[in-house]
Amino acid sequence: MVNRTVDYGVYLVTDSTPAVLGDCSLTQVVEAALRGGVGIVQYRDKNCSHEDAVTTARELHVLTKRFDVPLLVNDRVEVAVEVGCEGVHIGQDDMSFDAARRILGSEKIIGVTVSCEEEAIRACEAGADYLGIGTVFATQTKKDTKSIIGPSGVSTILEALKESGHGAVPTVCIGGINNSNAASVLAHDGSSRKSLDGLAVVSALIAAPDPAAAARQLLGTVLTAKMPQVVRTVAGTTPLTHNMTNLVVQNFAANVALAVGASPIMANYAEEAPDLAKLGAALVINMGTITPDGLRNFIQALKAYNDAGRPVVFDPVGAGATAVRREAVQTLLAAGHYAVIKGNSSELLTVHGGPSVTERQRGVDSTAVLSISERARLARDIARQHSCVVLLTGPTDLISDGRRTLRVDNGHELLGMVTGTGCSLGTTVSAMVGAFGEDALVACLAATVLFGVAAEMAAVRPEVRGPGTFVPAFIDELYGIRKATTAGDLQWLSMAKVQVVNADEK
Ligand SMILES: Cc1ncc(COP(=O)(O)OP(=O)(O)O)c(N)n1
Ligand SMILES: Cc1ncsc1CCOP(=O)(O)O
Repeated sequence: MVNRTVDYGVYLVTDSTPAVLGDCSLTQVVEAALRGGVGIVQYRDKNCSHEDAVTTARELHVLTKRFDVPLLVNDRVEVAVEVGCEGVHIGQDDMSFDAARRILGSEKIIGVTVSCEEEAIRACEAGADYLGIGTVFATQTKKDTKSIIGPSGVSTILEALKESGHGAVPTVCIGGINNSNAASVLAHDGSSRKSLDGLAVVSALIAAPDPAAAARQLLGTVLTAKMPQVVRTVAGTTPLTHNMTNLVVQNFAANVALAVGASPIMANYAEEAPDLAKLGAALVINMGTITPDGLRNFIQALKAYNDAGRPVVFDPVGAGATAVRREAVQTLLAAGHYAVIKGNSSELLTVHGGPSVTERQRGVDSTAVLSISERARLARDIARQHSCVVLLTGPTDLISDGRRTLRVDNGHELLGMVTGTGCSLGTTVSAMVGAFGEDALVACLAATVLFGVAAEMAAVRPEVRGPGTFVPAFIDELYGIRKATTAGDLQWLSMAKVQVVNADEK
């Protein structure tokens, strides 16, 4: 079993036949799909010689390594060995799992096709790294499919995996999936059934007129579908959120944490950090009311959480406003690693460094005027610079892990009229990242959309007449969404406005 984090969200399986690829270049199409956010690629060619397969796989491997994405080879274990790529995908009629594992060793990824419960459980028991469940819908791309299982067949297999204790094995489904049916394949009744980790597609990307745009759209659908899982995980595990935060927001942030199902502790004394990290907490470092003593405590706590491998959210409130804050930001960035850095444009311009930062920042409010594309690039660049997820807040929120960049257009202007909403979003992010460590980008997305949708719902309540009446309504809506989600009601999800963006676009 491999020990690497793989993003199975959008899984590209290649096809070099003219019927699917047309007269395009395979490497160019795969590169475009990678730019669109594909997280794993499988080279699948049923017809070419061993030599040609090795040549093409080598070309694809150069590309996938550039994007830090694994490349697998379909069926041909010997090609994978020669190329030294990250693994193989095998079907029920291909080389046995045990033989493939013996040849490849324990570090390589081996995925297995399954079309019924028995095959799925057997593959997990053998040690499959992930399962390709299908065929979901009849498809022109593969004509020799044994069974078309439909979304209900997928559900049956997922249920069986959970029941048999294999709920942690990643799963994708395959067969006839495209942008028009992806959401319905991923949607389920909201029960605690195991969720799919992603969708594997051939023609939806290889034959797309714009593979990058098609990949972005598919990724947006996959990420949106994962949000309820995050909300449910928080509700089901009550993660501890340790807040070293400012004087203004402590009570409000604690109430927001409780509303989303987390357990808040507001503790600014760093000696407590090792114990809290050991208890599985996530830490928020919020610079809102910075003092020399506070800074020392932040650094000590950051180290304790880094040592324990627990996530830290950095909220550099008012980062560029004063020389003291600018220096504190640099000190804190150099002191350790953050899972998430969250801030408005002005704050994140300071985090990023660069010219005229000070002129852009007044108090703790965002005064930086950047276009959406500039903000997307800023978030993406900081994410790469600090190997973290960046949440850049504003009327449109931007979220990036350096590879995938999203915009969220939920929220309401009343959020900006209440002090502490931004800081309590940081608290919520910490709860979500603490509970759903497998993908901090998805955790951040869930927190941001949850906030935005709850605000939209609260703002239209009849009793809400302004910021004062908005606050209790907002907390009630956060609580209501959590309760509805755990009960299987996902209506709020239809209000989510999430799009994957091209951060390279000028
Ligand atoms: C991710 C993924 N899932 C299933 C398959 C199908 O594999 P297989 O059953 O071996 O059929 P062929 O691809 O060999 O025609 C897959 N390739 N990828
Ligand atoms: C390889 C494979 N295995 C089951 S269906 C399939 C082909 C899927 O192709 P498409 O995504 O174009 O339907």
